[in-house]
Amino acid sequence: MSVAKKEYKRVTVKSLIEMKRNGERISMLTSYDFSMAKIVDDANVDVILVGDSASNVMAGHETTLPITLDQMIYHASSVIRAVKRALVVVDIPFGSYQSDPKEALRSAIRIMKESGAHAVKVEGGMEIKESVKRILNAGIPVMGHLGLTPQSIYKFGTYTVRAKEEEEAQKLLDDAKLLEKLGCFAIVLEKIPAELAKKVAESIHIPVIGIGAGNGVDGQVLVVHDLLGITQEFNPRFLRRYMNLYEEMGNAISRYVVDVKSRDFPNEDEQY
Ligand SMILES: Nc1nc(=O)c2c([nH]1)NC[C@@H]1CN(c3ccc(C(=O)N[C@@H](CCC(=O)O)C(=O)O)cc3)CN21
Ligand SMILES: CC(C)C(=O)C(=O)O
Ligand SMILES: [Mg+2]
Repeated sequence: MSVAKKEYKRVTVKSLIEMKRNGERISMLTSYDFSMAKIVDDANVDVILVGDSASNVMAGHETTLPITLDQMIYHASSVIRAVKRALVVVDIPFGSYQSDPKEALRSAIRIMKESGAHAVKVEGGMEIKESVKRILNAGIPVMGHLGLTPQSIYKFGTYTVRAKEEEEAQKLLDDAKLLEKLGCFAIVLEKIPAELAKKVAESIHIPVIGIGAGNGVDGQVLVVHDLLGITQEFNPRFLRRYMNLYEEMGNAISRYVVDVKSRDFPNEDEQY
């Protein structure tokens, strides 16, 4: 008996640029492990980000700064084993690319070689120009990330909206154009005014993926645990919650506890 096999056409950096040209919006979500990545990929999400937000969501740290390159590679290789269709992008963690371009390239190569990921993401513009160049020269696709860049949280002290002033807005636009010129295949814009994000998206030919950047960009990204309502304390205005999984999972687990205590579980069919 033959089982109908689902046909997958893999998402590539080229197909994302084509999607922008055709006006088709790009969907992107995070994943940090095999089981979640399988669900996300099977639901036809175009891009899966192995975000350094794993530092918060998986490890319980307050910021993204503590997560290590080895830990990112562990998450990324778990995700890669589940994915058949999506493009998998991995955040290079804090401290693994800022020192110098050679360190940046070494880190990017380790991610590609040891996890099997398809691309890397780095935070910043002008400041990391030489590192981005190096990584691109090795044939590794790079996604940029501007606006609210969580790896530099201590420079700002808060997670407030970025680039509200004209000077900052101009620098962000210049950085976006620079990243495009260097050869990045896409850029994430985080928590900036919608009007500015739209202007950036219209000024460059590579896709702009927003998080808290309004509806005038080429795609959207969220942390999957936020949209499923697994995280509870994270409540920025840009988040749309589709479920309250924290509550639903809690209810299921409570029922299990009750069944064990009452000796209802396991029953005669659930034993050997
Ligand atoms: N669960 C989770 N989701 C994320 O989107 C995420 C992480 N973790 N960790 C890494 C970064 C940090 N990001 C953040 C963090 C805070 C806000 C934010 O808007 N925080 C406050 C407002 C703070 C302020 O205005 O001073 C909020 O409204 O919740 C946005 C993005 C996005 N990333
Ligand atoms: C929020 C997205 C863009 C990110 O960088 C992450 O999840 O680490
Ligand atoms: Mg990140």
